[in-house]
Amino acid sequence: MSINASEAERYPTRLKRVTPVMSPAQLCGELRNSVQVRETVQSARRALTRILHRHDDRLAVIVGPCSIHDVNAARDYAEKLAALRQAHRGDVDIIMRAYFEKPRTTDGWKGLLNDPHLNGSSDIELGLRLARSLLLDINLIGLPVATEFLEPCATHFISDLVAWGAIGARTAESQIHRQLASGLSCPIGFKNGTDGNVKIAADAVKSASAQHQFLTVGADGVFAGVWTTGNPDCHIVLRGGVAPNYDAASVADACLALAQHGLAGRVMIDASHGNSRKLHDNQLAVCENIAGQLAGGSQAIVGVMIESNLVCGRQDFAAGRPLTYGQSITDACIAWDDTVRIVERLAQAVRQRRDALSATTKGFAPPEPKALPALPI
Ligand SMILES: O=C[C@H](O)[C@H](O)COP(=O)(O)O
Ligand SMILES: C=C(OP(=O)(O)O)C(=O)O
Repeated sequence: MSINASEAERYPTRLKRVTPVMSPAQLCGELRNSVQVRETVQSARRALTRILHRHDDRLAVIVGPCSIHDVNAARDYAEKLAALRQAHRGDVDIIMRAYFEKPRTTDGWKGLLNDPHLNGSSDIELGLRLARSLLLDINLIGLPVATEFLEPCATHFISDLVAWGAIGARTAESQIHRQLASGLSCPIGFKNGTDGNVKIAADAVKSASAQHQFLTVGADGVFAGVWTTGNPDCHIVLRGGVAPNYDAASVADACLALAQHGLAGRVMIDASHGNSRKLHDNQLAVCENIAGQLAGGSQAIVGVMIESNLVCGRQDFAAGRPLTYGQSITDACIAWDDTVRIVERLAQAVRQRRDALSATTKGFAPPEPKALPALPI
């Protein structure tokens, strides 16, 4: 829909085009959640909550493509990952990264949700439909899903299908995203800033744990004032910055930043981004270091994030140029075989941590002995 002359007077800005989009309620009515899907999402949220509060000594592993641009390749990846999840479920809790929105440093492709044709045509309705149906399919095979919540308006279209959410390095300091996290039903990881500032993430965890009232758009597409309960299941994700921050000293610093807010020391470590210096193979060395910390008894590390795809590396895309199936078009990822090796190593490290801690008098211990709060449905 183009803006006509009289509308242009009402839009005294630089808008070029406005396209209506269905409401979240319409899309969720069209692509319905099912009993099996709800069970996958809710049991995964419960398990992650238990891991975060150390009532479960496993490690959360958020693994998958940097971004999804081809839903068929994502389904193939999910089939493999679902089997890996089953194989290691005693030691690690695997959740698939399914990222549909990409925050950019300056500009670039903003993800399947915003531009599913990869050509700037920005068919957002199609993007939302593809994202929601892929999430339904992945959950249906019993594999829970993680995503980044970037555009708050997009949240209602998919959040019922998400077991774990990220607020990225570029938005962790935003009040809007902290408010959003305070009302979401899944655990949320806040990344440290792109420069490595961890206080931003600790402040975000504190802020999102509190109740908020704010103006937003509801699931019916109508503006609303909402009151949230606060989210007790938020944590820091260490993703590196100008320097990596996956080592034991950085984990201790992050726990200190949390303690200054009276929050329990728990972190997830992102092996990619600033921690890999965007060189995908470096994720293996980062994970080896994390495995060493776990085997040594670190209880502060509750999760690991890995960027992985069917094919290693990344590719540029351009009109008319065929794409390699299963390879990232955003950040470089490790290949499937290396993914299997890393997961096996992390699972072994969790067993080593279990053995190391059971040999001590205290063992694996929740930092907060209080009962877990009931999860909202
Ligand atoms: O995870 C992906 C990227 O690191 C993120 O979207 C930023 O990418 P850019 O710096 O290439 O814009
Ligand atoms: C964009 C991402 O990470 P960060 O916010 O840490 O850059 C990501 O995980 O896809």
